[in-house]
Amino acid sequence: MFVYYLIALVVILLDQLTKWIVVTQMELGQSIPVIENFLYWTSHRNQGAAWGILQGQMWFFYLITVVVIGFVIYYIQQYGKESRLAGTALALILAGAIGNFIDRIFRREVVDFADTLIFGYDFPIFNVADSSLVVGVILVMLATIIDEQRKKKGSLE
Ligand SMILES: CCC[C@@H]1OC(=O)[C@@H](C)C[C@H](C)CCCCC(=O)CCC[C@@H](CC)/C=C/C=C(\COC)CC[C@@H](O)[C@@H](O)C[C@H](O)CNC1=O
Repeated sequence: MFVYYLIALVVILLDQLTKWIVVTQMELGQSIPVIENFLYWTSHRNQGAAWGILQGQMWFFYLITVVVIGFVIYYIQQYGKESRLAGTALALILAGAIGNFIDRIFRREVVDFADTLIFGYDFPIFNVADSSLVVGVILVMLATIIDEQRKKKGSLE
């Protein structure tokens, strides 16, 4: 069980380290090509959620984030033992939520830097915490599907 909180801690440290580098080593708006026409490291800030929705609604974000963290910890305790995939997925969501929560509390905005052109030209700039959230959500869906299949197979046997 403890291993999931360790995973979350490592992702949070990576998230905060990358954000610290962006804040201390780059000017706002500065963009460094990592892979030309594909991936740029751009210093960006967002006072909202994905796609900049709900700009400045910090109390709403605090509320949602605390609820997300509460649910995730509850489900890690519930399913962490029986499913490593579910536990890891939940740990990634926990890390992402906490990573952006730290920014929202101390900076009152979220630091973003991952600027890609693969998803079409207007894909918003994101950060390690967002990626961890998105991967975690996808893995939770995967773990649920696998669990359903296992239950179905079990009931047929
Ligand atoms: C990823 C959730 C966003 C993250 O939610 C959080 O913090 C959680 C813990 C708290 C939110 C207040 C609640 C979730 C709102 C739901 C939401 O937003 C719909 C998400 C759809 C998702 C499909 C799964 C798309 C993905 C998009 C992006 C991520 O691409 C990898 C672009 C990220 C850029 O707009 C970047 O500027 C965002 C900035 O970093 C602040 N980040 C947040 O608000």
